[in-house]
Amino acid sequence: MPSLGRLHLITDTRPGRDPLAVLRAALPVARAELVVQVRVEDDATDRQAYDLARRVVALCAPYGATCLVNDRLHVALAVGAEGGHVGADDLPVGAARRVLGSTAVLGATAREPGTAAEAVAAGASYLGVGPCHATSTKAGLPAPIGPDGVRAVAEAVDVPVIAIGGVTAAAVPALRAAGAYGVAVVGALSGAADPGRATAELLGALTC
Ligand SMILES: Cc1ncc(COP(=O)(O)OP(=O)(O)O)c(N)n1
Ligand SMILES: Cc1ncsc1CCOP(=O)(O)O
Ligand SMILES: [Mg+2]
Repeated sequence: MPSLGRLHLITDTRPGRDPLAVLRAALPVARAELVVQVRVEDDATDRQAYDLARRVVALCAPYGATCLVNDRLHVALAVGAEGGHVGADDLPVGAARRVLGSTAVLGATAREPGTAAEAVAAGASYLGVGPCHATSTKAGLPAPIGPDGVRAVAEAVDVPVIAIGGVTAAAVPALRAAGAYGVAVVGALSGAADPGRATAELLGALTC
């Protein structure tokens, strides 16, 4: 399995956002360090998810970037994505692994060491850990765990930890020092005036 990219761009499909424009700006900067997670709103149809994921796979390929699909693993399989990401409301990790197969990239959400270790034992190849900081992108989340919460999980597992939730370039050094391998962002790229430049800033913080 190729090594996982450190910068995870999660598509922002809220009204008024243009996830493919953000992706086109990020790809030439981050290239194979970019993992694009296709995440659509809960009320989006499978067809909408499929159409977006198909386009993301095609855009990623020339750059060696990785495409994952959030929640909807049948869409991941249908478009030939490298894998998917599941959380507490999705298929259990073991079931997701059976759906995707042994070589796929499979991310699982975890907030604390016990569930993190269980997810890895069940077949997760990386963990999305957070929310690290306050975010306005997703409602109903528990309190942020901060770098200390990331550290607790990172010390308990031997797979890459991807910190998520309110992540900015300025937040990256503390998350890396806590053991995060990479970060996943929505707003830091989708809301940036210059997403290419914001990608370079995030990447610089991740790889220095
Ligand atoms: C990298 C990463 N980490 C965590 C999540 C959250 O997944 P989940 O808890 O299933 O919530 P939804 O994103 O499905 O609303 C993620 N998507 N990516
Ligand atoms: C999907 C998800 N899960 C935990 S935080 C989050 C959203 C992260 O978005 P942002 O990078 O804008 O805080
Ligand atoms: Mg989910």
